[in-house]
Amino acid sequence: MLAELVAGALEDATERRSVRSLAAVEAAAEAKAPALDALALLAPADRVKIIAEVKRASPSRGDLADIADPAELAGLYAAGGASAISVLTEGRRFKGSLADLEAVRARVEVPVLRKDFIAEEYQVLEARAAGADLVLLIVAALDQPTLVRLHEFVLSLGMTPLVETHDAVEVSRAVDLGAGLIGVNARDLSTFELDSDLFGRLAERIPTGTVKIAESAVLNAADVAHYRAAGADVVLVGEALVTNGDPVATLKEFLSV
Ligand SMILES: O=C(O)c1ccccc1NCC(=O)[C@H](O)[C@H](O)COP(=O)(O)O
Repeated sequence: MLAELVAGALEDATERRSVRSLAAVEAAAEAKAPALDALALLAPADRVKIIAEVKRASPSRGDLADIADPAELAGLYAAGGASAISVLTEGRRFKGSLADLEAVRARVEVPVLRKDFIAEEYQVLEARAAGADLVLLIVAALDQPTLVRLHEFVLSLGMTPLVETHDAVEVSRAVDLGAGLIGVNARDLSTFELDSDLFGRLAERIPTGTVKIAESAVLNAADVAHYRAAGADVVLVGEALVTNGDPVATLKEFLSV
């Protein structure tokens, strides 16, 4: 499944590149206001922080929410206290787009993450041109030389890479990069199985000073508390926020743990 998602994302990027050249997207990225310092804004604090995700659908859950106005939803997330907004821009299975990200960027003042299956520089440039401050790099989707190259490239554009892992070997690959933000996704991206204890088992392998992010499998405040007790600085939440009906109240509850 992960290989299929990456291949699809690359095919779609190639299609977009035939309309908007690498040079054009480079120029658009250069013309953007500098990226926000997401590393500083997500730094460990005496309370948990939340990255709130704009998520219409997913391979594991199908359609989740009919989000007609992603910017409005992101505005509610920011009002509810989210420290950053994640926008799923993959179109085939998540029903997202770069236009969603651009709309969100125009509405909120907190950092915005491009959450997609990034495997080449063009996609990183697109993220910056759309106003993203953070870009997701999934360790399982990239060999180490490509991961190192893309990590450097994201940094060279002034953005922050969020390096996502799912096992001990991937965490050590992320640590070798010197990643400032390391995520542990409870969801196996190939089987969709969820393991909310995985973060706790891997957190001690992430060096002190690195921002530790627990991703997926948060349905209620107890799940946030579980991740916080296991050492999460930040929790990334999608489904619960788009299905609970009142994202502001849900975020306030999640942030009160
Ligand atoms: O969500 C999926 O089904 C999925 C499947 C394959 C690759 C990625 C997938 N999701 C991306 C994410 O990592 C989540 O959207 C994110 O961590 C939020 O998860 P949740 O709070 O469980 O919706």
